[in-house]
Amino acid sequence: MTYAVKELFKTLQGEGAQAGRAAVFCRFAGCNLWSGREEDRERSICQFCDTDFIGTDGIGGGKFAHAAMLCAAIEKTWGPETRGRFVVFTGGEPLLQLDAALIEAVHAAGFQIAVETNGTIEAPAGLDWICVSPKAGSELKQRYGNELKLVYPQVGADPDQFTDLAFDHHWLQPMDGPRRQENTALIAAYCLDNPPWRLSLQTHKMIGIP
Ligand SMILES: C[S@@+](CC[C@H](N)C(=O)[O-])C[C@H]1O[C@@H](n2cnc3c(N)ncnc32)[C@H](O)[C@@H]1O
Ligand SMILES: Nc1nc2[nH]cc(C(=O)O)c2c(=O)[nH]1
Ligand code: SF4
Ligand SMILES: [Mg+2]
Repeated sequence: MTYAVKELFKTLQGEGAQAGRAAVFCRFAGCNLWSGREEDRERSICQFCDTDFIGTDGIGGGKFAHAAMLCAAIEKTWGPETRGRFVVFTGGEPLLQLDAALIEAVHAAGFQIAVETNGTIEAPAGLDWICVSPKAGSELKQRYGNELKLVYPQVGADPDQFTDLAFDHHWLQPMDGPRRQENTALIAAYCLDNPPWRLSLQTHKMIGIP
């Protein structure tokens, strides 16, 4: 299996319950809910994406012909430190590419494995942390995990629809864009009245790291 990776970099996880933790981010190219092209955004299922996931031309990106090769690049990006090894597979949609061979290889290298997924594809076995971020207009197939992180507001994806799903954490994350500040205030009000839900801020954007 050849993996197409947009970018590979080390930073702090900015969002959700693992926020503040050092991680290698492996951003796979491609998504099933948007082509990634601006001219397609308005007619795509997911219209608010904040990420460039087209191609393999980002920092540390490329095509990796085997799991062992991508794993070696992840290890190199992390560095020699053996404590707290953590890799976040994201994208684009990581579950289009993440497979058992890659999971086995990075586990053998001592990493805990997290995914950031839109939930339209069932997660493979063996992941250590599953973050699902449902998108209005798509079918949610991955209905359990460690955290559910709903970008808010979305017409057609009310928090109510997800409150009872089997996740340890339920987050509302302000939709970034021209209305980010209003969206944040809406979430603050919502969480005050709906205690299962908590506010997730994109802290990496606040401090200017990737
Ligand atoms: C770029 S996505 C990639 C992973 C996967 N495709 C997904 O949607 O979960 C990573 C995270 O960023 C969130 N996100 C994307 N665009 C956003 C925006 N404009 N504002 C806030 N969060 C956003 C997604 O919901 C997801 O939780
Ligand atoms: N620092 C940082 N944290 C993140 N958490 C989820 C991200 C993503 O794009 O999947 C992300 C990201 O792009 N950067
Ligand atoms: S599903 Fe995720 S990667 Fe795909 S367009 Fe939406 S936010 Fe971006
Ligand atoms: Mg991001």
